[in-house]
Amino acid sequence: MTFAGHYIYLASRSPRRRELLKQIGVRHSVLLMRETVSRAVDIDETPLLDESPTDYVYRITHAKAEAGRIRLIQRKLPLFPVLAADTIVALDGCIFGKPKDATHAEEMLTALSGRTHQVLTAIALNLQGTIKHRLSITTVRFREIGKREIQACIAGGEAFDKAGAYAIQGMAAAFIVEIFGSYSGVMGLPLFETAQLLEESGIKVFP
Ligand SMILES: Cc1cn([C@H]2C[C@H](O)[C@@H](COP(=O)(O)OP(=O)(O)OP(=O)(O)O)O2)c(=O)[nH]c1=O
Repeated sequence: MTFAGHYIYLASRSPRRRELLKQIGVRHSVLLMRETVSRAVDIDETPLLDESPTDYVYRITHAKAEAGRIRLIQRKLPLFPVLAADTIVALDGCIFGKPKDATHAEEMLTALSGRTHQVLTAIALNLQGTIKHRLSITTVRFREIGKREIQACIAGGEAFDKAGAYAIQGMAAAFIVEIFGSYSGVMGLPLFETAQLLEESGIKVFP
């Protein structure tokens, strides 16, 4: 394991997370999680009854990091550290994940219109079975969004595969009056917290 300390796996199929991790120069390989080999690593992303957004995002991220290491063992891959993340939008204590379809996306964007919400991204690093976490919470204020604007976002495709049915890096940027927190966290991988967690764990950032 000559690369130990300098190399990690990113347990994610999100292209944004890959790009963001590349941005801070972390040497990594992508560990694909969803074309499941074993049901043992399937993750049920349904919130538990009365689960808070914070508890939820920690739980899912932890499960992804755990599943990542199981996947390495199953595939007999080198046991480098595994980084995972999960992003949700929280409005009035409700959890908004990815929309199921266009109607669901429309409901989410209508609820977010003219309101302030939080975007929570948790990250987890699995180091030889020990999992460390960080949480990034960003406050985002939207202006009122018209029906036609919502339709345009949905028709453009950017609402799908995104928590809260919007992309800060897309058209929805035009709805954002202000954000307080982490832009990269809203996109799916908070780089300040990620760099801190990796460096603290002896993994090089900016090699
Ligand atoms: C709010 C917001 C979310 N997102 C994305 C980040 C996440 O990829 C996605 C939320 O889904 P997640 O379940 O966090 O992640 P994922 O399924 O895309 O990827 P993974 O394989 O790592 O589990 O929403 C944006 O890209 N821009 C935004 O503005």
